[in-house]
Amino acid sequence: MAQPYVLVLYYSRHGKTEAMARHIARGVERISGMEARLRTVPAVSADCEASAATIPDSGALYCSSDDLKHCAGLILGSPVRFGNMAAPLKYFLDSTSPLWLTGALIDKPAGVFTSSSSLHGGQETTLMSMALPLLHHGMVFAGIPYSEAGLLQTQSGGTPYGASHWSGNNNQNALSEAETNLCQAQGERVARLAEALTSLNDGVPK
Ligand SMILES: Cc1cc2nc3c(=O)[nH]c(=O)nc-3n(C[C@H](O)[C@H](O)[C@H](O)COP(=O)(O)O)c2cc1C
Repeated sequence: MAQPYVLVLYYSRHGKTEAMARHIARGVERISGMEARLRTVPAVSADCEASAATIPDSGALYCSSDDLKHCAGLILGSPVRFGNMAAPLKYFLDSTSPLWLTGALIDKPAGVFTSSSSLHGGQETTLMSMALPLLHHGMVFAGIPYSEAGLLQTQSGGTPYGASHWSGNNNQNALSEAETNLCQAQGERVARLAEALTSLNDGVPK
């Protein structure tokens, strides 16, 4: 049987959300037997003639429908864009109707994470905007519980809705210790839930 994996799917233009994704993947792989699969999505263009290469120049591969279909859990990340998720991620999610029609993601755990340049510039609304389609897919939404000390200690990002990072005006801020710990804790939590729900869902047709 193929090794179960948590899909860490993100869009990142300046590398901040990507840096978070790598810490989340580390957290996932703290759970023995669970793999983290990092995937991204291509940029979208208003130019209808434009097309991106099928394989990105560097970094994570583009996510396929099968990557999503067969995941044991999903953690979705986007920079804040006017208080909402970035268009490339929304564009990808809008292509997932076939998975919705077959209920492929029902009862799988899911979490969300984000990065923004201003501290009160829409992290929580962005996190919730990403939660909505996951709930429509029937996923089991998991945030970060307050048993994680970083939630009370953080002077920057970190929310009970999902991990977040305050990148600063010019994306000059490095991930703080609390932000990093919360990313890893979120990855570990979703992986633990994925393991538990996989055995619960075994044999349930999708
Ligand atoms: C079109 C656009 C809209 C943005 N809107 C917001 C916003 O509403 N609030 C905010 O704090 N930052 C906003 N930002 C800044 C990004 O969220 C921030 O730079 C983020 O850390 C970038 O993440 P990345 O490095 O993964 O691309 C916006 C950036 C762009 C390009």
